[in-house]
Amino acid sequence: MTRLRIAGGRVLRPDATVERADVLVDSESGDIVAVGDPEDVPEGDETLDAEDGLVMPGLVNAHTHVAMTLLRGYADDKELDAWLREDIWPVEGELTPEDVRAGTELGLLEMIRSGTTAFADMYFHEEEVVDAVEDAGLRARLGYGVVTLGKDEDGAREDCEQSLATAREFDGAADGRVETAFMPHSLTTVGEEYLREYVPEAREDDIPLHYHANETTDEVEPIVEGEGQRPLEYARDLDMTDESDFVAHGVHLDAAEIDLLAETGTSVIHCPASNMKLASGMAPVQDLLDAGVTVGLGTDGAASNNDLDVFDEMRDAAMVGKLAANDASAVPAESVVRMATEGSASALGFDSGRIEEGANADIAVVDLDAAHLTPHHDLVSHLVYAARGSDVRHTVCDGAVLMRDGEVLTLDAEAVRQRAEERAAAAVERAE
Ligand SMILES: N[C@@H](CCSC[C@H]1O[C@@H](n2cnc3c(=O)[nH]cnc32)[C@H](O)[C@@H]1O)C(=O)O
Ligand SMILES: [Zn+2]
Repeated sequence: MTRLRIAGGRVLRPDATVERADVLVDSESGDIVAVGDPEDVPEGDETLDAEDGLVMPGLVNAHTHVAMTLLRGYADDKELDAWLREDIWPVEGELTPEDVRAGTELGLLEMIRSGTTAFADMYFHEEEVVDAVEDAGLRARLGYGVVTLGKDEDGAREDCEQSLATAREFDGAADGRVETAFMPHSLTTVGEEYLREYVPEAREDDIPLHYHANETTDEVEPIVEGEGQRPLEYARDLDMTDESDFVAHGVHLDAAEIDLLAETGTSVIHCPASNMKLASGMAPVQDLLDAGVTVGLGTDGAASNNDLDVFDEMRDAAMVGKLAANDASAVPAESVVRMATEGSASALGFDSGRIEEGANADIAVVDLDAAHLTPHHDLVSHLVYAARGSDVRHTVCDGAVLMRDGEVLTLDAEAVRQRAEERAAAAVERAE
């Protein structure tokens, strides 16, 4: 058994307290086996230096489209519908499997560098994402995004079948680090007849669902008018609000929908930067938390953010949460850290997001030895309001070191960046 000892640091515990402790990780099982006073923690075969650092759960980016890193900065300053139709979808139509691989690797590099150890991805050519995740060492829940809008019946069915096939084929890949979901893009871009037909198939195989919901008013209105129901009531009637399901955004929700989410155990992934950038609106995050809804945090794709840094996302969540509630005490730092760790992990069904014996050894060590993190009154406050992804010193996932002292070990950073640059330019040229 190979044991990794994360030594000399302060540790963020599940109750949001910080204590001086060492952490022992079993690199084979991928679990945390001990957390405690350095004298009580057994020796490791290998040591990771956490002195002047905060050992925290790896961040979990619970909603993204990883390969959209290729479209970072390609089209900005537009609202969702026009942005997707006029700019994003035409280029995405040109993306080859090799492009998706290159964009995914760029995204994984960025995630590892900024202390993210797990994520959920909705995209296409998902087999490339599976391979990239396997090699880079992260944990992920992956799925093929279905859009039936604008397709004929054969095309629409093919898309649904593809999503189910992807979910079935790759569940448990990468030594169990990859799990999957059936991913209809949204309640307006996938036709009701297809949801009625294919959701039961996913249920039969215990495949969870992930989709965009209640993101913009433009998306809510047609459902209210067409169905005479709020979008999540419509989703519930379609059996799309199971405890294992998680929806992205949840910006425009009424009180009954918030109750419905709490009662069914459906999780919401809050994406504050994307919601602000696309002017989608302000999600009622404090209301969701008060109702007992599981809330996770996501960056959404890099083209609407424009990075995959979950530290940025935490700050945005706290800021916009207060604005939305018109209350400076709403969405406090501790709630935000929980959202980005345990909340996201539990939405994705991973036993991660806690530095605790028995949990997955998915860990980030943040360097506290920095001007912008001085003094150390409250380290939970620092994680949300002052720290950045570039402060991360080490990243560990499933007991394996993915980044040591700022050097990513599982990807060739230079080659990844160069490939992404070339492939992004060529894809845009083809589309134009
Ligand atoms: N199979 C589909 C692809 C769906 S993947 C998921 C899609 O979500 C899109 N997307 C990215 N961000 C958002 C968002 O904020 N709301 C809705 N869709 C988004 C993204 O561009 C991607 O096309 C097809 O062939 O068109
Ligand atoms: Zn999205």
